[in-house]
Amino acid sequence: MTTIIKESDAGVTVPATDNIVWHQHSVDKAARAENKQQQPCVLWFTGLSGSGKSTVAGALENELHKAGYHTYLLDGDNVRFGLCGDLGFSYADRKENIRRVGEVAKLMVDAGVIVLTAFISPHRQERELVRSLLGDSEFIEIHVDADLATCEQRDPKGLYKKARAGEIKNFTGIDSVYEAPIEPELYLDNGNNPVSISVQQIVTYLSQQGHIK
Ligand SMILES: Nc1ncnc2c1ncn2[C@@H]1O[C@H](COP(=O)(O)OS(=O)(=O)O)[C@@H](OP(=O)(O)O)[C@H]1O
Ligand SMILES: Nc1ncnc2c1ncn2[C@@H]1O[C@H](COP(=O)(O)OP(=O)(O)O)[C@@H](O)[C@H]1O
Repeated sequence: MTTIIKESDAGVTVPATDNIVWHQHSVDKAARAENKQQQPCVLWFTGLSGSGKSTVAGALENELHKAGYHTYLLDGDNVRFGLCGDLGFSYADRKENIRRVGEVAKLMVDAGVIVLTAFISPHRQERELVRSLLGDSEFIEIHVDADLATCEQRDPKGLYKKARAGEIKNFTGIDSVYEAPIEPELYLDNGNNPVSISVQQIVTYLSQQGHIK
């Protein structure tokens, strides 16, 4: 368990988990999932900027939503306006970004939701940390793959151009590392395939694994 040091009321520094006992409520994850007729999980989209994480996650969410499933999409850009608005792109900040999102996703899974997350999440260690927060088969890592040249050509926000010009530092794929998943639950060749194929691949997996009917 993560030990976070905080100031106690008496001004003494203690681990945040001291003197706190988990309360088991009677309405639990299984009961909530049963109501929703779905098996909650986190669909963790990871890939370079411009690989298509938001596009594929958004199109998938549309499909699931239309079919009546309860979903929520946590998107990197959006989360950085609020929950993670204090964080930048250093290693420590990206790590904290993913940790917070992982904890939020875990709460949403507990609420019975099918969660989609679209974060570059460039480090294996942080993705594995999120996996470890969740139960068996609740964390579905999806590598949205498109090579750097394709992402750079797409460049919908003009960020690669700025990174190449040295106006943005620590840009993933340029002067900051991206560690591709080794054994993701799903691999999407989203540099060559249309979005519809990527979405279909995920829908097929979700129904094979019993997350949706
Ligand atoms: N230095 C640097 N490196 C990478 N990306 C950058 C950077 N600065 C800004 N952006 C924009 O921020 C989006 C990535 O945020 P994430 O929260 O997904 O990043 S991370 O997971 O914490 O690495 C990313 O969005 P996507 O293009 O949707 O991936 C960029 O638009
Ligand atoms: N399979 C695809 N084929 C062609 N273009 C795509 C595909 N997937 C995404 N795109 C386009 O690539 C660009 C980047 O997609 P986006 O979803 O914003 O990527 P990310 O969230 O990974 O940064 C967008 O302009 C989007 O329309």
